[in-house]
Formats: sequence, structure tokens, C-alpha cells
Amino acid sequence: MKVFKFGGASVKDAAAVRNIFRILSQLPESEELVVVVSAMGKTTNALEDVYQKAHQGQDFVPALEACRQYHQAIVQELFPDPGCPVYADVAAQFQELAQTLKTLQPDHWDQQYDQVISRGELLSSLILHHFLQTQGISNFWLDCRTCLRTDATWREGRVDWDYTEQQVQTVLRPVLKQQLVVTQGFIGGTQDGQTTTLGREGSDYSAAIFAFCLNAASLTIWKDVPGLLNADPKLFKDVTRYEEVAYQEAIEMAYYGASVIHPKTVQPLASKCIPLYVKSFLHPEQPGTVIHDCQHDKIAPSFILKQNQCLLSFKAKDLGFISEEHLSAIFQAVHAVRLKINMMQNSALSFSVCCDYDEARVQQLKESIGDQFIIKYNQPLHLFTIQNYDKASILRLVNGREILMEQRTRHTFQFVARPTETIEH
Ligand SMILES: Nc1ncnc2c1ncn2[C@@H]1O[C@H](COP(=O)(O)OP(=O)(O)O)[C@@H](O)[C@H]1O
Ligand SMILES: N[C@@H](CC(=O)OP(=O)(O)O)C(=O)O
Repeated sequence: MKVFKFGGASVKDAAAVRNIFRILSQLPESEELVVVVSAMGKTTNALEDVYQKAHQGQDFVPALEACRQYHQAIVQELFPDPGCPVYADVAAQFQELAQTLKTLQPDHWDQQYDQVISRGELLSSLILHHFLQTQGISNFWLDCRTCLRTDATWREGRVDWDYTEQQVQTVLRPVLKQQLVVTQGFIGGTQDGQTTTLGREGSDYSAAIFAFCLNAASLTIWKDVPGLLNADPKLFKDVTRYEEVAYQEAIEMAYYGASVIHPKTVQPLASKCIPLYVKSFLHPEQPGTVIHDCQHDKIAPSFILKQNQCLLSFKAKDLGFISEEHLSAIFQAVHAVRLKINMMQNSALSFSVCCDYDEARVQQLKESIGDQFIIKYNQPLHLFTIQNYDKASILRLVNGREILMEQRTRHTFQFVARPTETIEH
């Protein structure tokens, strides 16, 4: 029993969908397989734009129409028969989406976000399901909201592992014995049948949840890169591929921002020793990277950049020393507005945190504890992390940058700096 996850890049157009069919058709027929799929290309960003416009009372129809035409063009290329049920399924998704957008309430931003944004994965999984069907790969389309149960933490649903495991075992496992299953990444369902999402780029995590609940032999995430590299090739030069990486190393890389793997993906797999393969959907014959339970010597330094950061500093209004009581008030407030702290440091009179920047959440934070603290912030900033650093790797990144905050442990070197025109000078 295996789980495959195909992300946005691997379903971005008709050729990409055909490529998935090619990869799947090379598997032995007896292989039990769950295929987890993300929204096509940049659909999630497009839906966020539609949603924002609709919520602000602006004309969202052209943006929605562009999204519909993008999917329609892929469908027309893949399905020459206009009678194929995919046409009705896709039309129904867009009708329901338009209806939701017309009846938005002014409040409940996060809750309604999930109802809108989740359509991307419903659409892509329906298209893939029908395409495989027409190509002779009989498969079952699973609405994962019936299995993957979360609480009602909108946009970051927390998984009910007991319920999900029980549903996966009783509903999904028997189907898998008969045929391949196609389902959605990124989305889940609450007890009362509402849709949730697991956080942006959360489809890798969904796939890991299915792998965990099924005690799968492995999870493979298919990417547009040859495997897990020591840096993002879109940002850094001279990258190298790791052949194998230990779970803990991969967990740390993902945590620090190596966006090729969603940060929550590896823990569930590690807890059951399920190997995670990162492979290229462009060159499926190549080995990629395996993340598993292994011991290896210190690996090549990895370079990680988190963009769109802000540095918040807190000073007590009476200019008192920063005490544990102050820290407790700051942490509670940061947690309540759901800002994500990536690095922190305190000094006699101030406490600084580097967070993913979100204007609305920073304003909420100022409203909640602005009476106790002088709060200042600086953005946009970059957070760099070098794992397994050495002198040369630090010089490579620090060179010529204005550093606002810096920290190092035995394995990890991190600093916050202002963005510069090029990442590597
Ligand atoms: N350490 C890394 N190794 C490989 N790719 C990385 C790394 N860090 C960031 N990336 C980026 O991750 C991208 C693939 O992940 P992602 O865009 O989430 O794929 P998908 O959405 O198709 O699942 C690559 O194109 C690459 O730019
Ligand atoms: N479509 C969602 C979930 C996801 O994981 O996508 P991808 O696998 O393309 O990163 C997003 O873009 O956030």
C-alpha cells in the first residue's frame, strides 16, 4: 500500500495530467494506491484573489471566470467527448462556488475562506479521476472530507487522528483493495460537515495523514525538482541533491522554510518509520531523495530563505526590564492572533520576534497589548537559515548584508536581514 502526492505543478495543464497517467500506468496492477492531488497550477492563489474581491464587495466575476476558463481549457484538451460526466462535475463545482461567493457574510473571514478555497482541490481531483477512468485506470473518487476529520480551526484545521484513522480503515481500506483511490490534499471536514483547510501548501501533510492512517509502505511526493536539494534552485546557485536524509534533519529543514515539504509532513511518517520519497515527476526513473530512519555523517549545509518576515519589538511602557510576566503576556497575545514566531531574542529592555508578516494580525496584536508595550515593527525582511553551517557557508550568505538579528546553535545559523536585489552576491 502506497500513497502518492501530486502538487500544483504536476497538474498545471493537460500535459501534466497526462504525465501523471504515464507514471501511474507503470505501476503493477496489484499495487494498492492512494493518489492525493493539489489544486491545478496557481489555482489556490487565484481563488484567494476571487475571495478577497468578493469579500470586499468588488466585482469578482472576471477573476472567477478566468479560473473557470483555465479549468475548462484543460478539460476540453483532455476529454474530446463532450458527453463525459467531467463536464457536469466541473460545472457543478463552479456553480456552487459562485453561489457561496454571492452569499458571503461580512464576518467569518477564515471560515468562508475555507469553503471557497477548497474548490481548487475538488476540481483537480475530479478532473484527474475522470481522466484516469477514460484511460482505463479504474479508480474511486474519494471526497476526503468524509474521512479526514478536523476541528473548526479554519485555515489550519487540527486533525482528529482517532476519527480519521477509523474512517480510513473502515471506508478507504476496503475500496483500495478493489481500485486506486483519487482524493484531495489540503482539505478536511468538520463534524458538522463544513470544509476546512490545513494551511497553505498543506497537501503534503494530507498525504502523510493518509499514509499514517493506512500504515502505508511509503509516501512519494512528486515535485518539479530532482529531490530534496540543499537549497531552493529558484533562489540559490550550485545546489546539490541529498540521496538520503534522516527524519529529524528533514523536519528541521521544513520547519526553517524549505518549502519543498510542508513542515507538518514528516512527523507522522517518522512516528511509524514510513519512508518519504521526494521524486521528480519530470524524470520518474531517477532516484530522488529518500527521507527515512538513517544515520549519516554531517550532510552538506542547507540554505533556507523565508521571505515576507517582520521583526516585532516590544518594550514595557514603564521602561522596566523584560520579565517572565511580560513574556507570558506577549506569547499569549501572539498566540491569540495566530502569528507564527520563527526566531526570538530578548535584551534588558526589549523583546524581539521574527514572524511571518500578516498586516491584519500585527494590527490585532497592537490592539490587544498596545496598552502595555511600545510595539514597533520592521518589514519586509528576510530570514536566512543555514543548517549544518561552516565558515564558508556563513560568508556566502552574510556577505554585504545589513543584519538586524542573528543567532547560532551548534548546527544552525540564522539571521534576519533586509531584502537585497539578489539572494547571493
Ligand atoms: N530544499 C529544496 N529542495 C528542492 N526544492 C526546493 C527546496 N526548497 C524550496 N524548493 C522549491 O520547492 C518547489 C517544489 O515544491 P512545491 O512548489 O510546493 O511543489 P508542489 O506545489 O508542486 O507540490 C521547487 O520548485 C523548489 O523551487
Ligand atoms: N493548493 C494548496 C495546497 C497545496 O499543498 O498545494 P501544493 O501541493 O501545490 O503546494 C496551496 O496552494 O496552498
